[in-house]
Amino acid sequence: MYAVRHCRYQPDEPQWRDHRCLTASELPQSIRPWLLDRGSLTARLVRASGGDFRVQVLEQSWQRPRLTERRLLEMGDREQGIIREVLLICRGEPWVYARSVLPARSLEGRLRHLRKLRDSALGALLFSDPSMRRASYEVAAIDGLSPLIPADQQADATLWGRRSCFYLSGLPLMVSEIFLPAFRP
Ligand SMILES: C=C(O[C@@H]1C=C(C(=O)O)C=C[C@H]1O)C(=O)O
Repeated sequence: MYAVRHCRYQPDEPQWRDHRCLTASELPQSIRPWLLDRGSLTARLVRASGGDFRVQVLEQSWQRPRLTERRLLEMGDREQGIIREVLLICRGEPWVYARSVLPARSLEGRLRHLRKLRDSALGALLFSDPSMRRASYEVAAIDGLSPLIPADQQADATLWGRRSCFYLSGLPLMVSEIFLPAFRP
């Protein structure tokens, strides 16, 4: 892992950079308001799609998160968590691919119910929790043909993504979101 201009990245991952490290010209104006919005993306997509919104769960299973995810969540190299991958479908089109990492140690006590989350939106639970705190965003320009993106969503284009950690009663989890080619707010 390298420290570059106080931002961290790894060769085998997108170059996630703290958004404060990017100049205004580096972040397209069209996507900037969406990438840096501190509110619930779910709620904003519901509004933008006139309520024609649903969560399509692609995968939800216990796995060892990627190295940069473990580092961001301060997880040990052998620690596991629930990896949840979904498509956020608006007006019948996949606008966002989201990957969330819920460390095992965060899924105890009152957050235990997150283990059973199915096609209800994670955001609704996060933003309804009065203890919720959100760290700053890292953003990345991602190759649309990257294997990080589900095969049927890949495209020969540069896609913008963001990720951030949430803390509920101090317990961490992280959410990363990539805006797909069909994204047309
Ligand atoms: C964090 C949020 O939750 C959204 C819903 C997700 C899910 O249901 O898995 C994942 C990422 C988010 O886009 C949000 O609404 O901002």
